[in-house]
Amino acid sequence: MTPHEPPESALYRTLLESTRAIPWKIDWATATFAYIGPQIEDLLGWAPTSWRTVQDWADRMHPDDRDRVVNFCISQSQSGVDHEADYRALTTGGDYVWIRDVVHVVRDLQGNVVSLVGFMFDITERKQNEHQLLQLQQELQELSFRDGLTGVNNRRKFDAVYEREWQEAQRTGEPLSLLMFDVDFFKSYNDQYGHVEGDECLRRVARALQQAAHRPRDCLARYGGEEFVLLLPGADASSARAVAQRCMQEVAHAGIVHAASPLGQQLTVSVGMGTALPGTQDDSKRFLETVDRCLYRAKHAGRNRIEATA
Ligand SMILES: Nc1nc2c(ncn2[C@@H]2O[C@H](COP(=O)(O)OP(=O)(O)OP(=O)(O)O)[C@@H](O)[C@H]2O)c(=O)[nH]1
Repeated sequence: MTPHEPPESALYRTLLESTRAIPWKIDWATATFAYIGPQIEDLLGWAPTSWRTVQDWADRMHPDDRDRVVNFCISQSQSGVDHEADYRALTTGGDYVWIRDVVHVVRDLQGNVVSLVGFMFDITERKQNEHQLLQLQQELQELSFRDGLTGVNNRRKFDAVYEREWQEAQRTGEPLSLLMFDVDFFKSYNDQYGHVEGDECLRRVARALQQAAHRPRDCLARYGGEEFVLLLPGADASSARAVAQRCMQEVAHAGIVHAASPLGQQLTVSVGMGTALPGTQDDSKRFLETVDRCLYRAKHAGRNRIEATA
């Protein structure tokens, strides 16, 4: 108790200064701190006496938060509206602590703002949890678009990217090429080496195809069991053919032995290929079917080859 402090005032002070929330008061006319709880020193390291003006408060805020928070708090206070703001406050050690400031605007009988009183809460832990949750959500979303076996995009992701790129090609008038791959004689590969080796084989094929796709917008996906697709936005027929040839070379370089293949000792793939210049009336599904028919032709013409749309 300070010398002339009445007992209940001392009680309030004890209550205020023993909470984890940090109380403060700002005199509106002078924009100076009339009071800040001593707990602030434990949290941020700055002594209560060093909190003199509103500028001290703003200066000890993360630069990325400062304008947003200061402008918001000033405009809310001017309008006499109670408010809350989250921001990172600087510690004397140079770190930042997430604070939630809960502000009550005190007005006189005429409605003029007299002072601001509030509490600062340390919400660092909550923010860290939020951040972790957000990261987890992103990882989950990322996983939901990946094929579990090979790690490349899955069919769901491909469908979404394909529709988006189709519309983009319609808008820009750029070509859109599509390659479809099917592993040759894969059933006999499984029969010969077993499903575990078969799975490993699909992973190696996926890696090989991925190596042949160089541009950032190229999208490789596992389309079905032993089928892959590679979408090549912006690629015309001749660049698509070059990529298709590179894919076959990469698969050959992977050197996957397939002793039972009637085509030799190595695993091969068949490729269907198409290039579209999608007009507004054109149908994306029809183009997929056309390329799928090319793949079918490649299979029936003997496999280990590329067949393209006319
Ligand atoms: N190991 C493994 N095998 C798979 C997977 N998905 C599909 N398959 C197998 O892939 C084989 C595909 O066989 P088919 O469609 O008859 O074709 P193929 O033997 O490759 O013959 P062609 O395509 O005509 O050259 C089937 O035996 C499927 O069981 C998978 O995830 N792992």
